[in-house]
Amino acid sequence: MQLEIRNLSKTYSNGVHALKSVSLTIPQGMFGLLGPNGAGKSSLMRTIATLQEADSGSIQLTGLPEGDIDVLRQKDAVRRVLGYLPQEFGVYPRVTAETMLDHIATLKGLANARERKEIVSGLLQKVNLHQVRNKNLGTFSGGMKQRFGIAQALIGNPRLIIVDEPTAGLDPAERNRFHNLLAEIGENTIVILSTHIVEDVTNLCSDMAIICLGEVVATGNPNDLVEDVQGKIWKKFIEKSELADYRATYRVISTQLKTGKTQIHVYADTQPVGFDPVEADLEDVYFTAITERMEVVTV
Ligand SMILES: Nc1ncnc2c1ncn2[C@@H]1O[C@H](COP(=O)(O)OP(=O)(O)OP(=O)(O)O)[C@@H](O)[C@H]1O
Repeated sequence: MQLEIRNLSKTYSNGVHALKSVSLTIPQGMFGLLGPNGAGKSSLMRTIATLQEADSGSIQLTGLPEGDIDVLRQKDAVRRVLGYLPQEFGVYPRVTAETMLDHIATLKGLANARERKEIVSGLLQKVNLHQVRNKNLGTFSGGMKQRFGIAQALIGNPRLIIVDEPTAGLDPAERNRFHNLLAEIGENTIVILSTHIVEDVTNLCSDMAIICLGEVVATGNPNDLVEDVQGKIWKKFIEKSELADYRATYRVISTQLKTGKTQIHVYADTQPVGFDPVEADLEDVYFTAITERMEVVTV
C-alpha cells in the first residue's frame, strides 16, 4: 500500500500559492512531513483528508485489497479508510471522553452498541485515558486532548492516518507518551506526521519529506539525508554583531545561543578556516534544505 501524490498544486483565492506541483510517494510506516510555518503542510494534509480541493494534480492510494482509490475523486472511499487528527482538534468541553468517543464511533458507522462499547473501552485504554473516561473533555490537559484525538482517529481501524502538528505545545513527558502511542500504530498503516519539530521526525519516522514555500525540497530516509550532508557542516562561536558579515561570506544554515554565546552552523564542501567539524543531524539537513529557499532567523 502506498500514497502517490503527483504534481499537486493549490492557490488560495487571496493569491497564496500554497502547493507548487508537489509530488511524493508515501509508503507504509511513519512518514514525517517537515516544514516551517506556512510551508503548506496543513494544505497538503487537508487535501489528502478530502477536506479541501486541489487545483490540479492527482493522489492515488494504491495496493488496498478493495482496489486503488483516487483520493481527489472518491472522497467517501477515502473517508472509510482514513483517521485524521487535525491541527486544531476542538472538543465539546462538557462531554465526557467516553460519551464523545462513543458518539464519534456512531458517526463513523459503528451501529452495534455493545461492539461500540468494547471498541471505545479498548481505545481509551490504549491511549491511557480509561481512568478519566468519565471526566469532561474540558478538564483535560493539552496532552490528554491530543491522546483523545488519536483515540478518535483510530476508530474503525484506518489504513491511512494523518496527524497534523500533534506535539506542538506539549511538555516533554506528554510528547514522549504521544510518540510511543504513534509508534504502536499497526505496521499495515500509512501514518503521515506533519510537524515543524525536527526531533519528532528523528524519533519516529522511517521516511520523510521537507517542504518549504509549497515545494518539496528534500525527501528520503532520515539517515540517508543526514549522510548526504555529513562532512559538510561546520561550526564556530561568533559575536552576535558579526553575524551579518558571516552571512555575507558563508552559507550560514543556523544560529544558536549556547551559554550566552552565538554558535553558527555553515554548509560548505571543505572546512572553512577557523571552523570546527560538526557531527551532522537531521536539524542540519532541515536547515540546509530550507535555507536554499528562505532566510531563517534562529537567534
Ligand atoms: N484558507 C486559506 N486561505 C488563504 N490562505 C491560506 C489558507 N490556508 C492557508 N493559507 C496560506 O497558505 C500557506 C500555507 O499554509 P499551511 O497552513 O498549509 O502551512 P503549514 O505548513 O501547515 O503552516 P503552519 O505550520 O503555520 O500551520 C500560508 O501562507 C497560509 O497563510
